[in-house]
Amino acid sequence: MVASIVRTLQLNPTTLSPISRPLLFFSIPLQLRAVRRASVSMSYNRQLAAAKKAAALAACLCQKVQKALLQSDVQSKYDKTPVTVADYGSQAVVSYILEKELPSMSFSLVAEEDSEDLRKEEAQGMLKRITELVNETLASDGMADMMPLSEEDVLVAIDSGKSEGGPHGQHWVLDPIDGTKGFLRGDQYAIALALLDEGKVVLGVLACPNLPLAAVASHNQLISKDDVGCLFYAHVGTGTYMQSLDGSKSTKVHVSATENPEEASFFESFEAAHSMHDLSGLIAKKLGVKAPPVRIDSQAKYGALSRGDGAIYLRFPHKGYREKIWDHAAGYIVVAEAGGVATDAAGNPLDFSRGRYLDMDTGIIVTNQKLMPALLKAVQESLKEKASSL
Ligand SMILES: Nc1ncnc2c1ncn2[C@@H]1O[C@H](COP(=O)(O)O)[C@@H](OP(=O)(O)O)[C@H]1O
Ligand SMILES: [Mg+2]
Ligand SMILES: [Mg+2]
Ligand SMILES: [Mg+2]
Repeated sequence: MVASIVRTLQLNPTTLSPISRPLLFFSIPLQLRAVRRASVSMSYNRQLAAAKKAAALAACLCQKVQKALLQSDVQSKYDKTPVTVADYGSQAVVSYILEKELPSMSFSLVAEEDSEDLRKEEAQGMLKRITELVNETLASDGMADMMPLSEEDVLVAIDSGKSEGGPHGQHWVLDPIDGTKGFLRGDQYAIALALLDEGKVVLGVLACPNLPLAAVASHNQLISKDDVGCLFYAHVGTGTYMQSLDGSKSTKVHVSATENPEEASFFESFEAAHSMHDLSGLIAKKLGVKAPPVRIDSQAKYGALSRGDGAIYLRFPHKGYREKIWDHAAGYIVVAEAGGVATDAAGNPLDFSRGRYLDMDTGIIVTNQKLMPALLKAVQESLKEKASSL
C-alpha cells in the first residue's frame, strides 16, 4: 500500500531519513488527498472547454430560430410539450461538437430529444431546415472542413443522446433547450449541459441567451438586446463563473449571503403547470419572504441564483411528475460551486446516478447554506398543512 502511494507521489523512500519515513506514513494520506483534489480540478479542463463551445454555438442556433420563429417550426410531442427546430438543432450541434472535440473519450450522452418524430414523412421539411441550420452554425465556427452534414448525420447526432446514464463512467447530460415554452414566448430559456462522472455532476454549462447580464428583478423586465446573453460554467472544486455569451471576460459569482428571509426573493417556474405556485406562496409566507415571486422559465433560475439575484428557488411539480436529470444537472453544479445547495423537499441531496430520471421526494429546493435549515422547516410545515387541507 505504502509502496504504491510512494510510487504515485514519485518519492524515493531510500533517500528519506529515518525520521522522515514515519512522518511520510502519516502525511501520505494528506498528500494523496491533495494530489487527488488537484487532479480532479485539472482533469475536466478539456471537457469544460468543449462544453462551453458546444453550448455557445447551440445558443447561436437557438437565437437565430427565436428571431424567425414561425408557427410551422413547432411540432407537438406525444407528452404534449412543444419541440421546435431549435431543440433538435441544438441537440445535434452539441452532440456533434462534443464528439469531434473529444475524440479520445468514449462518448455517452443522456439528452432530452430523439429523432423518432423527425423521421416521419410529414417532418421531412423540418428535417431539411434543421440540417441547414446545423450546417450554418458549424460553418460559422470554422468547422467548414467537415461539412456539410447530411440529414442522416443530423439524425444520428440527435440519437447519440439515447444513453441511460447511471452510476458508472462518464455521461454528458443535455437539455438542448430548457424552457421550450419560454423560448416560444420570446422569454427565458437555457442550453444546459453537464458531465457526470461516477454518478456525480463534475461540470456544468448554462447558456442563457435572454438573461440580462445585470441582475434580473422580474420575468418581464425589459430586455435590451445589448445587455443580455449569459454563459455560466462550473467545474467541481473551482467555483462558478459567468461571462457574456459573446465572450467577455469571466467573473466569479457567488450565491446571496443573506441570512434574513425578509431580504430574500424567490424564483419559481413561469408555468403554473410545472410547479405549484400556491404551495411556494405558502412556504415563502411562513419563511417571512416579503418580495413577490420572480417567475422565469428554465434553468436560467439556477444561473440567476448563482450570482445572487435571488436567494431561493422553489420547484414543486404536480402529483405524478417525474423530474429528468437534464432539467437540473447543469443548474445544480452552477449553484453548488457558487456556494449554494439544492436538495429535494425532504432535504436529501439530488442523486443524478439513477439513470434518466431523478428519483426524489416531492420537490426541489435551492438556497444558500445559511437559509437552508429555515427553508426546509417551512417546506415541511407547508407540505403537512397542504396535505391536511385536502
Ligand atoms: N408537468 C410538469 N411539471 C413539472 N415540470 C414539467 C412539467 N412538464 C414539463 N416540465 C419540465 O419543466 C421544464 C421547464 O422548466 P421551467 O418550468 O423551470 O421552465 C421543461 O423542460 P423543457 O422545456 O426542456 O421541456 C420540462 O422538462
Ligand atoms: Mg421538453
Ligand atoms: Mg428542460
Ligand atoms: Mg428541453
